[in-house]
Amino acid sequence: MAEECTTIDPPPVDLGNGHEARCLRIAELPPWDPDDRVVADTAPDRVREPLLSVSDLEVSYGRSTVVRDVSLDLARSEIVALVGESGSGKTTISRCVGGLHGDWRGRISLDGVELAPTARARTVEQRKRIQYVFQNPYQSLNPRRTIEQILLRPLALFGVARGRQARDRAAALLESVQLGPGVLSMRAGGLSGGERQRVAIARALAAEPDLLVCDEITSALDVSIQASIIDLLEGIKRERGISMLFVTHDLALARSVADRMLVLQHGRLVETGLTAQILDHPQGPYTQELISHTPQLAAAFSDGG
Ligand SMILES: Nc1ncnc2c1ncn2[C@@H]1O[C@H](COP(=O)(O)OP(=O)(O)OP(=O)(O)O)[C@@H](O)[C@H]1O
Repeated sequence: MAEECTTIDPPPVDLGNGHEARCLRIAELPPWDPDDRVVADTAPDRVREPLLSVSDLEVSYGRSTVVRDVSLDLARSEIVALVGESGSGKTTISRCVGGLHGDWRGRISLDGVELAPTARARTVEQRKRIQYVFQNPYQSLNPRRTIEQILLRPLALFGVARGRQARDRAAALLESVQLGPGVLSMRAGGLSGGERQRVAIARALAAEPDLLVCDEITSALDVSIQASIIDLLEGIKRERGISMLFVTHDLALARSVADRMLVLQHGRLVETGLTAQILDHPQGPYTQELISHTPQLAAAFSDGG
């Protein structure tokens, strides 16, 4: 579960690694009404022959239902941002797609083939095709393992390469995330946050996936590092044609990476469409409220943008 915020404009959360995460929780809005849902006609919700298709997803923790009625498609080579305030259900949806949370109802399919709820119950090929990059690289990488060990594991597990070939492949993966071969022998614990997140991305790419699920992958990093990670993702999409489900509460970030955007409020999709269309012409009050909390976007919007 991501850091929880319970107040309006909450203080930053200490991630315990010298960095802080900021969450956004906006003021109370009226209850969701299905008629309020806005689908921009510039981009249909459902695409023909989607890579990933989620239908009628519903997730509860105990008696509390936190995701309802969520349906979405993701095309090949498409980056779709899932945005919404803290607690709106972004991480929960992404964990269901990644098979990290198995207690859900609905249907998730990859290339039309229905997936089992948990990664463990999915085939190796299905696991290989969906890779997850976590928010906090200080937690997602074992600090005692060398980077070579970290990268060789998925290469072997998913049958991508072995032996000498695998070591060459590990060096090439590091190069693709702009880290030199000298990093291979270092332990994850000796790397900076930005370097660790590059290694985490390289580990995900080692599986040669079709879909990367990126859960707030820059929010534990310094602002100066965030831009370089985003450049990296754009390069990956361009060169490898990998699709991404990009979870973020940062609309400015969504604008710079995503083709399409899905806006989540209290576990329901309330506005969907092309990113630029939504950010320049938000229709729903919730999206307008979210934008007004993003200074880089709010100025353009209030100017009539
Ligand atoms: N393991 C859990 N047990 C109980 N409740 C949970 C659990 N994980 C998430 N929740 C609750 O589900 C709701 C959605 O949480 P989720 O982390 O998916 O939201 P989010 O939009 O990703 O938030 P954030 O931006 O803070 O990461 C929240 O109310 C959260 O408190």
